[in-house]
Amino acid sequence: MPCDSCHLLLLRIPHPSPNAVFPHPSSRPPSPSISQRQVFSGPIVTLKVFEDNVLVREFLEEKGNGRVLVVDGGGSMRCAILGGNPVQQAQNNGWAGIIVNGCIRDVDEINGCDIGVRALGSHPMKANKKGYGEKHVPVNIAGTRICDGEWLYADSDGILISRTEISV
Ligand SMILES: O=C([O-])CC(=O)C(=O)O
Ligand SMILES: [Mg+2]
Repeated sequence: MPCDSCHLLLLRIPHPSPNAVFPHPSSRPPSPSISQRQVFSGPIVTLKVFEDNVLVREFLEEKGNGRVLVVDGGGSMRCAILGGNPVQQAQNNGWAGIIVNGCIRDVDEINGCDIGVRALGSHPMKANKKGYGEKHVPVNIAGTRICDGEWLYADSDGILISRTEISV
């Protein structure tokens, strides 16, 4: 993982067991790896939602072109804003990865997908379907501001955000 760029913001990643549900997520970045792909990177698309996954699904129905969807779900641990169906679709549509500041479900299905997925934990309940949320807005996850169009690099050590593309 690169670490010498002056444009680098660092998300520090603790080492929880996979799929662990943390006591309180607000100060933690999404960290357990919940898919077989550990290493992924790409230009970022941001999305801010709260306990609603309509916009998440809408994005992942688009062609991914190697992008990474960063979903700030407000750290909610009360339902899952990403499930197996959209992850499968994202994989087929060429998304490189999905970061969720919140919970996912269908962990076994997601584990079978070849796309990077990180989340705070898992939850069995599905999210609301009202379609509320904001696309392409700056988000703040675990103290790191992340903007649409920045670049994300994830590997087993953690997640880096860069304002520009960096060579890896
Ligand atoms: O239905 C949902 O909202 C979540 C889900 O399980 C899926 O998309 O696979
Ligand atoms: Mg499902």
